[in-house]
Amino acid sequence: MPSSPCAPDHVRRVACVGAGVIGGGWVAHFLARGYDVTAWDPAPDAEEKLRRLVAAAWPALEQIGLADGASPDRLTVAATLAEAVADAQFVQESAPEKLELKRSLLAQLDAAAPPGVIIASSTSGYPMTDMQTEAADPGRLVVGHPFNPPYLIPLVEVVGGKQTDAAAVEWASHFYEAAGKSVITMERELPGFIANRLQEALWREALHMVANGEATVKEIDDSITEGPGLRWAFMGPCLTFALAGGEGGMAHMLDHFGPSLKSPWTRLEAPELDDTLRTAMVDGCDEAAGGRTIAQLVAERDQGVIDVLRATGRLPRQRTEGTDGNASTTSSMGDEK
Ligand SMILES: NC(=O)C1=CN([C@@H]2O[C@H](COP(=O)(O)OP(=O)(O)OC[C@H]3O[C@@H](n4cnc5c(N)ncnc54)[C@H](O)[C@@H]3O)[C@@H](O)[C@H]2O)C=CC1
Ligand SMILES: C[N+](C)(C)CC(=O)CC(=O)[O-]
Repeated sequence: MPSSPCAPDHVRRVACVGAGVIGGGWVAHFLARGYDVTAWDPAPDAEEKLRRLVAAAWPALEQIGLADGASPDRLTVAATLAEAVADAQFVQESAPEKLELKRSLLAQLDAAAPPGVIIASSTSGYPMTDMQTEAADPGRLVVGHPFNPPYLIPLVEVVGGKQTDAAAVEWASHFYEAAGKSVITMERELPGFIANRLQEALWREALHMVANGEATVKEIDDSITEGPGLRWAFMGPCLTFALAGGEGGMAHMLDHFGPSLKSPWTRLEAPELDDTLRTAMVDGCDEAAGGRTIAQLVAERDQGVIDVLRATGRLPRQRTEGTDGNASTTSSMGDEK
C-alpha cells in the first residue's frame, strides 16, 4: 500500500498538474478551501489563463464561504513538473484526455512525487487500469473525476484500477471529503464512471436529434432546464420516476410504463459526429447563447449553481472547528451527508 505520509485531513499542500478548464477549476477549489496550491502546465500562456480563471471564480467562492486563510496568493506556478510536485501531499492531474499522454504523465508524476503521496487523475472516462501501465508505483494512482466547475459542483467519483491499492482509494475519498467534496467511491471500474455514463446516454440522444433535424439545440436545452433538470437538482432520476407511479411508487411505474419505456432501448443508435453535425451543434449553441460571451455564461452558470445549492439547502453549511485554519475547516458546500 502506498502509505501516504499524511492523513487525508492534514493535507496542506496540493499540486495541480494541467491547468485548463478543470485543472484551473481544481486550483480555485483548493485555494478556496485554504490549501497551498502549486500548479504546472506546459502551455506558455498557462499562468496568465490560470490566474484569470481563479480571479473570475473568486467572487462565487467568496459567496459560498472561504476557509480561514484562503487566498489566491497561496497559488504558486512552478516552472517544471518536478518542482510542482516535489513538496506535494496530494497531486491532481488534469491534462488533456489522451490515453498515451495520461499514461506517460502519470508515470512522470509517480517518479517525481514524494513516495506514498496519492496521485489522482481527473479523466472523464479512461479506466485507471488503462492509464497506470507505465508507472513504477501504480498502487497510488486513482481516478478523481470532477464536474465542471470543480469549485462549485460537489461531486467527485473516486475509483482505482486493477493495480491500485484499496487503501489509496480510501485515502483519496477521505481527502476529497475533507476538501469539501461530495464523494462517490466506486467499487469497480465502469467506462464513464456513473454520472458520465448517464450523461453520455442523454448526450447521444441530443446529438442524434440535432443530426436528424428532430430538435434544435435550444429545444434540447430548454427541455431539460424547464423540465426534468428542475427535479434532478435535488431528487435523482430513479426516485423521481418512482413518483410517476403515484401511490404505487416504482413498482407501479414499472408495471405501467415498463413496456413502453423499454421499446426505445432497442431502437436508439449512436449518431455520426461528422462536420455537418459539428456545425449544427456549434451554430445552435451560438444561437442559444444569444450574444453572451463565454465569460458571461460562466458567471451566469456559477450564480445559477450557487442559487440551486442555496435553494436546496446545501448552502450555507456550518464549518467545523478549524485548528490550523486550513483543510480541517470543511467546505461550506457539498458534503452534507
Ligand atoms: N472540461 C470538462 O468539463 C471536464 C474535463 N475533465 C477531464 O479533465 C482533464 C482536463 O480537461 P480540460 O481541463 O477540459 O482540458 P483543457 O484543454 O481545458 O486543459 C488541459 C490543460 O492541460 C495542459 N497540458 C497539455 N499537455 C500537458 C501535459 N503533458 N502535462 C500537463 N498538462 C498538460 C494544457 O496546456 C491545458 O492547459 C481531462 O482528463 C478531462 O477528461 C473532467 C471533468 C469535466
Ligand atoms: C464533457 N465531459 C464529458 C468532459 C464532462 C464531464 O466529464 C463531467 C461534467 O462536468 O459534466
